Amino acid sequence: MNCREDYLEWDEYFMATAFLAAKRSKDPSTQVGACIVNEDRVIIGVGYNGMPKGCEDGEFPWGKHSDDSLKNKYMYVCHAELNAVLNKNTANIKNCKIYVALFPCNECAKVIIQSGIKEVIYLSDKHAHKKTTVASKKMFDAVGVRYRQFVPKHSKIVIDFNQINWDNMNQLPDTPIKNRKDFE
Ligand SMILES: Nc1ccn([C@H]2C[C@H](O)[C@@H](COP(=O)(O)O)O2)c(=O)n1
Ligand SMILES: [Zn+2]
Repeated sequence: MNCREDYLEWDEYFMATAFLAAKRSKDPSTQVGACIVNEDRVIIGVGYNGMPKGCEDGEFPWGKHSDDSLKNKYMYVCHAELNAVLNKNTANIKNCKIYVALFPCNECAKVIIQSGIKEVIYLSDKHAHKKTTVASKKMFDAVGVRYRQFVPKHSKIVIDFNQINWDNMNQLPDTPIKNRKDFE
C-alpha cells in the first residue's frame, strides 16, 4: 500500500492551526489566529485575539463604533500574534516563523521583531492600505524580517470527528452496514 498523497503540506498545516485557534476567539466581527513554529517545524506557540486574562467578557466591550474609544474593543483586546508569543512554551523563539490570518499590525510587528521571529506568513493583507500595516512593513524591511503571503491550495479544510470511526469501520470488511449508520 502506498502512502497517502492528500496529506497537508507544512504551510497548510500551520496556517490551518492558526485558523483553528481563531475559532476560540469571542470577537464577533473578526477572529484571528496565529501559530509560531521553530526551525524544526515544531509548533511552540498558538494564540487568538481576545480580552486580557481576567478582563471579563461581560465587562469589556466587543463593539467598535462608539464615539467613546473606551467603549470600543480596540482599547483592550490582545491580538493573536501577541498571545501566540506570550503563550510560547520555550524561552528562545529566535529564527521562528509565525503563521497568521491577517498581516500583523504595527504593535504586533514590534513584538514579533523583539521576540526574534524571522518570518511572517500571512493569509490576508486586506488592511494593506492602513498606516498600521505600512509601519509594520517598514519595520520588517528595516530589520530583515521576511514576509510572504500564503496562497492555499484548498479553500477549505474540513475536520470531521466521525471520520476516525469511518476509517476503522472500512478496515473491517465484515462490519454490517447498519452499524455504520451510528457514525453518520
Ligand atoms: N493581525 C491582526 C489583526 C487584527 N487582530 C484582531 C484585533 C481585533 O480583535 C480584530 C479586528 O477587528 P475588526 O476591526 O476587524 O472588527 O482582529 C489580530 O488579532 N491580529
Ligand atoms: Zn496586532
